Amino acid sequence: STLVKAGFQHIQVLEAMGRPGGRIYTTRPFGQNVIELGANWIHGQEANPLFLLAQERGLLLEERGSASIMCLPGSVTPRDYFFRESGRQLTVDEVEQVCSFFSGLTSRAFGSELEPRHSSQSLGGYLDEEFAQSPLAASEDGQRVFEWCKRSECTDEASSSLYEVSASQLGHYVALEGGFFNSLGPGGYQALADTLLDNLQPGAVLCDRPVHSIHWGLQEEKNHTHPVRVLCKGGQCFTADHVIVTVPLGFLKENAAAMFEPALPKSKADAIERLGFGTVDKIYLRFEDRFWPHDCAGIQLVWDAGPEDEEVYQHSRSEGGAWRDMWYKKICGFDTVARHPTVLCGWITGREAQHMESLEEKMVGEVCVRLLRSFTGWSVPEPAQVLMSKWGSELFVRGSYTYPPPGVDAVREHTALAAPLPLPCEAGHSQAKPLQVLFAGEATHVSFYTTTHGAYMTGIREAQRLIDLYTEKEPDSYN
Ligand SMILES: Cc1cc2nc3c(=O)[nH]c(=O)nc-3n(C[C@H](O)[C@H](O)[C@H](O)COP(=O)(O)OP(=O)(O)OC[C@H]3O[C@@H](n4cnc5c(N)ncnc54)[C@H](O)[C@@H]3O)c2cc1C
Repeated sequence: STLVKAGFQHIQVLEAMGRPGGRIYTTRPFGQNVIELGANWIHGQEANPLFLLAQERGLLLEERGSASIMCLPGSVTPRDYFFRESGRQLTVDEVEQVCSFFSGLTSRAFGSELEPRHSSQSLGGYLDEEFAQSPLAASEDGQRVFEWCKRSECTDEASSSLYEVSASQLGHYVALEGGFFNSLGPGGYQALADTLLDNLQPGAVLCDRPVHSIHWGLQEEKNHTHPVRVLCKGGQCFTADHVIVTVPLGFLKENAAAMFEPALPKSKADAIERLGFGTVDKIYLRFEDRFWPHDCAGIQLVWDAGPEDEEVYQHSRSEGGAWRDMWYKKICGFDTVARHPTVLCGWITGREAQHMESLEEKMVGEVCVRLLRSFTGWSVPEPAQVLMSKWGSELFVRGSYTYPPPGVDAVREHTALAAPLPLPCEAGHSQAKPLQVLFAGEATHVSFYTTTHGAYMTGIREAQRLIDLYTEKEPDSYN
């Protein structure tokens, strides 16, 4: 859209799936109201271009300020029901104290306020160390709720465990101010994605066109009029002056080595390997009738020994595949869903989520009902419908979003991933045409990775690089 507005012509979008949107995936399996299998909220309002776009196009829910459309950082509300494995419900006070303590600790990590001794620690390690010094750690309930908080935080980090996320590198992520999670109206997230296609020529987006390989650095003297050739799986071939690659980091991890000819430079291949890309899945359960109390916003599962207890986590790493039998322990809980009064949404992350994807939906539904019954003691009926996302097995994504593992210099790696080809040092040696292959997508943003607005801004960043090239404008920094 930015390129079209700047007068660029002959733009072709090649999308592997049968629909445009990628990790924005709005569906209507339970009637006319939308269910989001991918992105759900716009994170923050201040200086968030997607929030502004949604506002401009009238796509936000109208009841601004309503709790159903917006939630605040670290918000576990008094309307969340927390149950221990024994079936005992925890008091709001008990849960609140631990959750706000936890939220204070993560805020210090995200605010780059950690002490130097935490710099090489995992987020899990840092949190454990700090929590051990708190009086809240003296109570069994406190410890168990703290484990739940870590498990829940894995959904923000898309990681198998917080022991696999760097504590200090989170400080490079920037959370935008304003309503934290803003919801979209009846068209869901897809309506917002569609506005981005508005300016394109009919036929500019070709779906079901998986790109097989990208050949760059083609030389003019060998009769190549364009420096890049893109081959699709079906055999279709496109030549181009410039290609912007926006495939997810998960796809690159699996395919980059065979996808580029010549191969990607080492700095980029290293970035693909070093940055983390984990899975977050949702499990939607639709019931004929609501069985939970009217004021209940979510049913949270507090295990006696959950997968984010350090001992359980360390043991699961050494015991081989036994964690698979306990995959359901990674489900944080089941939240109620806006505009669906009889639907619950469960959240699960990491390798356990990937394992769940291999199971039948019916079986996953049965396990969820068993959990709900045993934790709450309520009479829980069988669900009428079960629907789960499968981001880990989705061939063209292979996960949900990016995170920084311990020991990784996240800024360096995001920057290396974003660098266009040929790299300046290579371009200097040969007479290669500049900006042949450019890279966008959430994983290429230094401070807004994981988000839709991050992905959007990287698209504009790369379009601007091309615009600057043809207007011979001195490039700004492209962050
Ligand atoms: C469960 C879940 C919940 C989320 N919740 C939120 C949220 O609430 N708020 C938020 O801001 N973000 C959220 N996100 C993250 C957000 O969805 C992503 O960061 C963002 O959509 C990524 O956009 P992208 O353009 O980088 O990648 P994608 O949207 O993944 O687009 C990449 C595209 O490349 C295509 N592709 C891959 N390989 C090929 C190939 N070989 N040839 C052609 N095309 C190919 C893919 O099919 C895909 O359409 C969530 C993500 C998930 C999975």
